[in-house]
Amino acid sequence: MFSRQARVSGFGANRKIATTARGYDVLRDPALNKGTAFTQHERDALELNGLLPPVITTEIALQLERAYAAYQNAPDDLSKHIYMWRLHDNNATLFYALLQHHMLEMLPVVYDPVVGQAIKNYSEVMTRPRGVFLSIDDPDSVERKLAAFGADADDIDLLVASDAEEILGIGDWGSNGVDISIGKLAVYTAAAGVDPHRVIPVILDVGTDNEKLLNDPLYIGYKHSRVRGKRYDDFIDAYVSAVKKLFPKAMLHWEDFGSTNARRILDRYRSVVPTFNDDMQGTGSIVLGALLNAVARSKTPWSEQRVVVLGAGTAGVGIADQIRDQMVRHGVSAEEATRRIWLVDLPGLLTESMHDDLLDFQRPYARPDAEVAGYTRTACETLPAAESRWPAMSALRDKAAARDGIIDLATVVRNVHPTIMIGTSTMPHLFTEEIVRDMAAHTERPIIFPLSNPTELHEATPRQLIEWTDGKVFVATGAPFDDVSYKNVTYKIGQANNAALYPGLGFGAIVVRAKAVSDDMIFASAQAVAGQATDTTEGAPLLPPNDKLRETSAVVAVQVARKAIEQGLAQVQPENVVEAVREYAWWPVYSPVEAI
Ligand SMILES: NC(=O)C1=CN([C@@H]2O[C@H](COP(=O)(O)OP(=O)(O)OC[C@H]3O[C@@H](n4cnc5c(N)ncnc54)[C@H](O)[C@@H]3O)[C@@H](O)[C@H]2O)C=CC1
Ligand SMILES: CC(=O)C(=O)O
Ligand SMILES: [Mg+2]
Repeated sequence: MFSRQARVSGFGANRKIATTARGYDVLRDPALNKGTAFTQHERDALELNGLLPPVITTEIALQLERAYAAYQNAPDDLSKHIYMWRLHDNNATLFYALLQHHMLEMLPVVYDPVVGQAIKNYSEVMTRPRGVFLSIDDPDSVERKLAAFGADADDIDLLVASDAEEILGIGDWGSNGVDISIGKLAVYTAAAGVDPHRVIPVILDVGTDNEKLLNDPLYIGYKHSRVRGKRYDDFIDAYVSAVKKLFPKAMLHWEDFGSTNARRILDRYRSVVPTFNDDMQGTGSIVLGALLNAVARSKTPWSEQRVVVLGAGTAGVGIADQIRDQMVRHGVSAEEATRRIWLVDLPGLLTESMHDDLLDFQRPYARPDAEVAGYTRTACETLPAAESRWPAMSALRDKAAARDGIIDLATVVRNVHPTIMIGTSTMPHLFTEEIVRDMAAHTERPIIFPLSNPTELHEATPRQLIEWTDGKVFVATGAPFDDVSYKNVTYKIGQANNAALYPGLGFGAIVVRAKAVSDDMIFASAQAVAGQATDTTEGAPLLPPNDKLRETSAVVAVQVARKAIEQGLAQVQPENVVEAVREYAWWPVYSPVEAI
């Protein structure tokens, strides 16, 4: 976002900035600053002579070299993350140019998994506030605070908001979670070309149940437990209403909400504003994209797939829903498709006897009790109530523990013989050697996706899965992993992280000003991403590599925009969609700055 002293006109090569700022006010605005790249004409007009070294570096390549050397000097990943955001606060164009030049290396540092470390340490690493902090303690101020961002109605394309109840798989991080909104937006720009000056990161501070933060004098958020119920709903309503009023063209992206709120919020607003939930729909779609390729290569048709999902929260059930819909597209009835999916959570396999205590979106998948009557039950410990992040699932587990135990993952795999196994449990190592070998014994090409972020929470590593299945597995992961060499084959690991999909999905919707983000637009995004990983040789990845994110996202955006037009959801209908996507995309190149 530019300071109020600047105005931008035109797009792409025709983009120009006019500003009333002079001297240090220009250099201190990261959206205006070009450092040594200001031309002599600009230096004269903007009164910069003497404030910059005399050498003029019109080639950004030299600045990139300097910045990359400094990046490499940072001693560890968190320091590199901090370096990058300091660079951003100094010169946003250079930040994005550097990120784009070193996408494979830097994406994990700016975003997942290192953003998780930054969030845990936010109170110490915070440098300069970026984004809007809204508080449930002051709901009447929501509109005023969003307006303080200083943007006009037409200036904003996109807002990413989080209440930070379930950041990645690391739980409740209160207002520290602002960094996930910021990180997700950086990926929108680097991966798809969303203009970084037309977006707002938002943290919705509704309190935190994280004891560490509540007892930390340096914590930057409100120190009370999470507010729930009507006050929470009214606060979300105030946020959506204020955005609709202030930025009527903007799309709303929801990130890392707890499972009890994520789907409710989406259901409530998806017909009211253009919006989507990334953890549910973005994840469901990137996983479906990887599955489209894995299932085709496995030669087992969709109608015969049996799917076990471990971790039946926002992401897990979002994925299950996409798989169910895909089976329906292949001629399976909705009822039968649902029966081909088994959800396993803290209380073990979810069954109908748990019905009243399940979350409403889990219920359709609960197994009939008669079907599992003969399954072995495993004794389990009750969970310490105060520590639980998942009260409904913990209560069910405690009930089972007090009775005859749970039907655990190993038992489900032994009885069901799944062909696909997905991990969204936030708990590492749960795909054990025994479970994976058992699965591989009953299916020719097992498909196993451990997806829990950050890296250390993955249910298994790709190397383990490849070794335990003797190279038969099709694997995709949530975080980036190195290639695995096994028996003369190099396995490249596709990253099924929603970052490979949501930027294109969102950008496509923005370009045509879609009134809504429909299920068909989301399916179009899955197909578009899958269509870009066509290599079927052994070891080839199921998804396109992240160093091609910009190209991948452009294709996704085009397909999404076309689907929106076809469905009558587009408020702007360009004749040439490819051209429209290309023209609206922002690139990290310096625009001329005029003094006014
Ligand atoms: N690869 C990707 O693009 C994405 C990955 N994820 C990852 O998936 C994980 C889950 O995220 P959300 O669904 O948003 O969280 P969530 O809190 O909605 O769901 C987590 C679920 O796992 C269950 N669970 C916890 N411990 C378990 C255990 N020992 N066994 C079985 N189930 C257990 C919880 O009860 C809960 O239902 C996180 O690690 C997150 O980083 C989430 C979104 C996108
Ligand atoms: C990638 C992502 O959105 C998550 O792990 O929550
Ligand atoms: Mg997320």
